[in-house]
Amino acid sequence: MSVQFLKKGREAAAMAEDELRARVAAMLARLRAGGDAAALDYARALDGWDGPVLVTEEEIAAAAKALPQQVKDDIRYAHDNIAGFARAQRASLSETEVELRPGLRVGQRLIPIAAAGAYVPGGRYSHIASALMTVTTAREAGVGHVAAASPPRSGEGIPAPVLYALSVAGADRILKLGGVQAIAALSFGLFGLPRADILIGPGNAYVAEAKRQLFGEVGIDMVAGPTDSLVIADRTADAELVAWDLVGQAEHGPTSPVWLVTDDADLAGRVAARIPALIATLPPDNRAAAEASWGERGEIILCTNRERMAVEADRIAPEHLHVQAADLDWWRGRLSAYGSLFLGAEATVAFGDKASGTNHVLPTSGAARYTGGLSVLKFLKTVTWQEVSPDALRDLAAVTARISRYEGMEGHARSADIRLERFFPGESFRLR
Ligand SMILES: NC(=O)c1ccc[n+]([C@@H]2O[C@H](COP(=O)([O-])OP(=O)(O)OC[C@H]3O[C@@H](n4cnc5c(N)ncnc54)[C@H](O)[C@@H]3O)[C@@H](O)[C@H]2O)c1
Ligand SMILES: [Zn+2]
Repeated sequence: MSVQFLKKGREAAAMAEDELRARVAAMLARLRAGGDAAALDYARALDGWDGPVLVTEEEIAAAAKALPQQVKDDIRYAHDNIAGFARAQRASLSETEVELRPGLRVGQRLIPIAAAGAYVPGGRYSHIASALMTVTTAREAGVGHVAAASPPRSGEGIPAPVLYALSVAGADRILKLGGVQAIAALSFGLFGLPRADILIGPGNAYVAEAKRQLFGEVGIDMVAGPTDSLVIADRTADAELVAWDLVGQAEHGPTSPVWLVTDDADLAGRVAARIPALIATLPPDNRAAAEASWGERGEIILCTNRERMAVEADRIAPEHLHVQAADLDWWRGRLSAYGSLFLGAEATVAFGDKASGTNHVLPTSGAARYTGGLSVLKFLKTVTWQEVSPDALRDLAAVTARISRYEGMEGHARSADIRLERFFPGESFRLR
């Protein structure tokens, strides 16, 4: 019976996936053909938004005026940390050049992408942090034009804290648009925007699918799945802190896994016993999300020693990894698959989510096996160049001509031959 049920569940999921793909493809086609007018139609139909789409200077000023000073100071604090870290990352990267052989110089340049489009999700929460993480990082990388889009709330527009965060981060243009129409506006260059060369930022299934379908035509940061978190704790850990850290990240919802990896059965028992009581103290919606996450995706993994714990963590490759154990230096050196690492009982994943400066756009669903998260690197093209002086030409052209002929590529060989004729007239070379 359970197998039957599972199979039905999978079929339903596959059907929903097909429907989502088809719906987003149809919307993108209509938006590509219909431009601004089609985007306005979708804004009206899906978000009940009938007003202008481009945010004005006056609206930004009004948002700043309406917000309490504490809110603005807090947004500044988070922004300055994110900008400070991104700037240090940028400074750690350098261009390079090397003379591989006399007269053969090759190099690498770091060129910022010309235009980026950041999506800031709407919905139940006001995603201040997402606004900062995407736009600030693009700015610090040196991206020429940074546009942002976020869904308008009916009758209100973009929430004031999000608007303020986008302006502090330095967005050049802000669109009151959500979902597929926002992604289309950014990548097709609707409403007078330059076409984005890269799309960044989280969003719901429609947003993620639109980015996925446009990938190739435009760059994207990543295909993000539900957020996930893993806590490593040994007998030195504080069960109450560990329990809150698991509950806090379970709040993301029923599809978000949380794991506790420990070598202390007693600690595992105390954490497991404490979690339901903590969840019960949350507001109703958050409680429902955390209950579903912990109930369906919560896992405690008991290991025999710290090396086994590290192996488990590397196997899972979580988005967020928090170590509450002795000898933090050992852990930092040993762990190798995670999006962002939080070391010690004083740290917590929420710090990185909101304000400590590292990026919160991170690899999910095990993608930390092969990539890190959003950083200035995503906005920098590592491009190469070369210059060849006559000293290098004799060997380089002859080798190139011969390799081209081994491969059967006569045209390539001739473009090398002609250089030897031009720059060394009258000399003979072995070219095949
Ligand atoms: N991973 C992260 O870092 C992170 C951070 C914050 C938020 N998120 C994600 O952002 C998402 C927020 O979701 P949301 O939906 O509240 O906001 P959203 O901004 O992602 O999507 C809202 C838009 O969806 C579109 N939409 C809604 N129903 C539609 C339909 N039937 N057909 C076509 N388009 C439709 C509308 O245009 C609307 O503007 C969540 O999935 C959350 O997990 C992720
Ligand atoms: Zn979180």
